[in-house]
Amino acid sequence: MNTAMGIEARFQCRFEDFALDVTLTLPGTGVTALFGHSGCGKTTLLRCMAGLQPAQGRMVVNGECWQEDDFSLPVHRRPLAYVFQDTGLFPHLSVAQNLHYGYRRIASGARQIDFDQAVRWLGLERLLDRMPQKLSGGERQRVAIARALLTSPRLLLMDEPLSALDDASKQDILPYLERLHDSLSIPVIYVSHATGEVARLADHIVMMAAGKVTAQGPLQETLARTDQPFAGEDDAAVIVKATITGRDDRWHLCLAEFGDRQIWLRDDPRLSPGDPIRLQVLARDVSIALNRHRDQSIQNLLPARVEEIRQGRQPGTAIVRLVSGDTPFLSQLTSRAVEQLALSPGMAVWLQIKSVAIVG
Ligand SMILES: Nc1ncnc2c1ncn2[C@@H]1O[C@H](COP(=O)(O)OP(=O)(O)OP(=O)(O)O)[C@@H](O)[C@H]1O
Repeated sequence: MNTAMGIEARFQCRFEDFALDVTLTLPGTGVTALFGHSGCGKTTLLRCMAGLQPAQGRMVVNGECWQEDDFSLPVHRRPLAYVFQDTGLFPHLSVAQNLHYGYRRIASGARQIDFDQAVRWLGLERLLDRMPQKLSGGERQRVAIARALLTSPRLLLMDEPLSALDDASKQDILPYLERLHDSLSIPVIYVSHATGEVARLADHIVMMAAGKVTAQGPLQETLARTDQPFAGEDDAAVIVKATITGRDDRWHLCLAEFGDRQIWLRDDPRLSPGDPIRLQVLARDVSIALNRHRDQSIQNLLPARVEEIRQGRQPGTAIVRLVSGDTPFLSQLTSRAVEQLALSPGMAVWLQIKSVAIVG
């Protein structure tokens, strides 16, 4: 990757019971999800990037060096914004005043996002005169994100920005984050352990465990790797990028196409033909058949080829990677099923997909 157009981050730091040792090369635009279990070091890594956590290493963002050898830009000189669970707004200032607070400090020639644009992106038009204590949790977080953007950062760090919100508020705010994803030209690093959020927002993913990177790369490809620890977990899933192509009103279903494959989904009135969507297919919802049985209830049967079979994390389990057209899938099976079907790499099979979630 051309470092002028990406992020290079290498950090080492140590606490009493924990050591972080990571090397990352990330794209210079789009959303990178930092994903991993609680305590694996995601926040520590963001703090290193922000210069809040002293660490040995190097940090270069789209050609600008923030840290190298003995040189380290202090926190307040790093042009980044940091949004976390509870990014406190100033309680005595209205929404508009909160937004102006950071905006005013940026010279007008250096502003990359203008006030009205941020207000529009985060849907704050009708909230500008309100005081923070009269906002819902989701609204407060939208204001916090707009305020962060108005400082014209060159990197946006988001540490579980939705984790303090209830499910309904999360669902309300996600479309705004998606819109940001489509409009922002700066890179965003988004920490989450919610697979749905990652599936919906990220282009790129970094998986971490015990202070180390276990896998990194484009989202779709990386999630479908059998050698990353997540593949063996209960919520392991792949992402399929598809387009809505039709609808069956009688059965309340809609049809999505990816490559030359088609898949039926539960109808959603917000979808129209031509809409691009992201589907999340859990590995535990994918089973394998040798023949195309029509006498079973699963609607989605796709021809596929077995690519790889690995032992799962639990004894007696296996993870199978398959490809249908060009799209990879994972299937979690019992080792017994693998043996009974005599599965082996290269074999032509049928994928049975029990359920699919639309995540974006
Ligand atoms: N200042 C500190 N001093 C000592 N140990 C620390 C310090 N900060 C973090 N740790 C430890 O480092 C490890 C990584 O913490 P970190 O907060 O980075 O994890 P995380 O992946 O962000 O977790 P979560 O998802 O729960 O927020 C944890 O074991 C934590 O207890």
